[in-house]
Parts: sequence; C-alpha cells; structure tokens
Amino acid sequence: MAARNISHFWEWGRKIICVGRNYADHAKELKNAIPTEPVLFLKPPSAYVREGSPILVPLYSGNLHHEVELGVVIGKGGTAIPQAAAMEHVAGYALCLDMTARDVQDECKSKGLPWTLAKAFNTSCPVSEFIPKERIPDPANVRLWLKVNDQLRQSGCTSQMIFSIPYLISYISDFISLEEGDLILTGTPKGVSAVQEHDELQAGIEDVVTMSFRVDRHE
Ligand SMILES: O=C(O)/C=C/C(=O)CC(=O)C(=O)O
Ligand SMILES: [Mg+2]
Repeated sequence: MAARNISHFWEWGRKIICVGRNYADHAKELKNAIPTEPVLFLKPPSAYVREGSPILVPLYSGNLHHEVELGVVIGKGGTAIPQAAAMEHVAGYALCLDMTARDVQDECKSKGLPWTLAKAFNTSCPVSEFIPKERIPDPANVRLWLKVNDQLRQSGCTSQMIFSIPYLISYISDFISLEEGDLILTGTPKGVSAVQEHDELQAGIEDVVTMSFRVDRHE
C-alpha cells in the first residue's frame, strides 16, 4: 500500500479538535467571559471542504458565521505531551474556517445542549493546502485575515491567543490522545459575521497562503 501523505491530511478521516474563545476580543464581542481553561469541541472529518467546492448553509440555520483560524496539523501522535515537547508533534499548519450556525449555537447554549449541529455539519471546516512547519517559523506571531465580497471582516494576530499552541497540544493530549493527521483549530479573532448564499469568502495567512470559497444553499 502506498504511504499516506500528510499534505492530504483531510483525507485521512482523523479528528478535528476545536478551541473556542481563545482570543479575548472575540470572547468579548459574543459577550462571553474570558476562559481560564481552553474550551474544546469537535468536528468530524466529514466537515472538511476544499477550494472549488462550496460552503453549504445548513437548511436549519438563518445565521451562518465565518471564523478564520490557524489550524495545527499533528505529525506525531501522543498522550499527555509535555508543553516543552509539543512542537515536535506538529507537522505543519493550515488556514481553516470554523463555520458556525450562530443561531443554532445560541439556542443550544440557552438550553445547555451541545453545539454539534452548530459547528459540525458538512462543509463546516473549509481548509487550505497543507503548510509545512518550516513555512511558519513563528506560529505565535502570524496575521490571519478574512474578507467577504472583498470587504475585510477579520484581521487578527496569533500573538493575541490566550492559550499558546504548545499549551493547547499539551492540554488536549491529557484528555484526548492526538494522532498523526489530527487537526487543531486554535480559535478565532474578533470580526465574525453572517454570510449569505452567493457570498465570496477570501482568507489568508500573511504572505503564506490564501484561499477562496463560495457560499451556497442546499438544493
Ligand atoms: O460561546 C460562544 O458564544 C461562541 C463560541 C465560539 O463559537 C467559539 C469559537 O469557535 C472560537 O472562539 O473560535
Ligand atoms: Mg472557532
């Protein structure tokens, strides 16, 4: 059997672990308290969508939001990984969107229910090409941006993260063993907003990568 290539990690069926409220400015814009521990949730691998295919608005949502995020691709699995060794487990990065049905999330929050249908639906994780680790030598200081129909909506720097990438890898792996090909979404900066059918989304990491997606409705 041919060896699998990490640069197609989204085809491996691995888990997507998402960190929420990891930027104080975003926590504030949604009127959430600043967390003292990482807030975690999951997306299934069926959430991935690649450039050329549309982001689909779930039929049950009238308020789909974009969240631009730095994704960390795990290259070496582990459990209870010490912070000091965490970066040895990173193969690279990806630019990701954590598409969120905000109306559904608000309803789930008000009822104390899990966010699954708000966060884990098909096409809820648009993802860029794989970015080898060497191309982002300082992941704690890169600028992420997102435009909707050419209008800038999000611009933030990973230096604003409350919990660093090594801390997140160590924290997550205490509870959920990490495997090669897993992806960690590290949270979004402020500026999240609603998108509509036919909108064009463009996002980027500084001079490293850009990606574009169209928003569509289910037929
Ligand atoms: O608590 C909320 O109202 C919303 C939280 C999120 O959607 C968290 C994220 O996914 C994030 O901060 O990136
Ligand atoms: Mg998010």
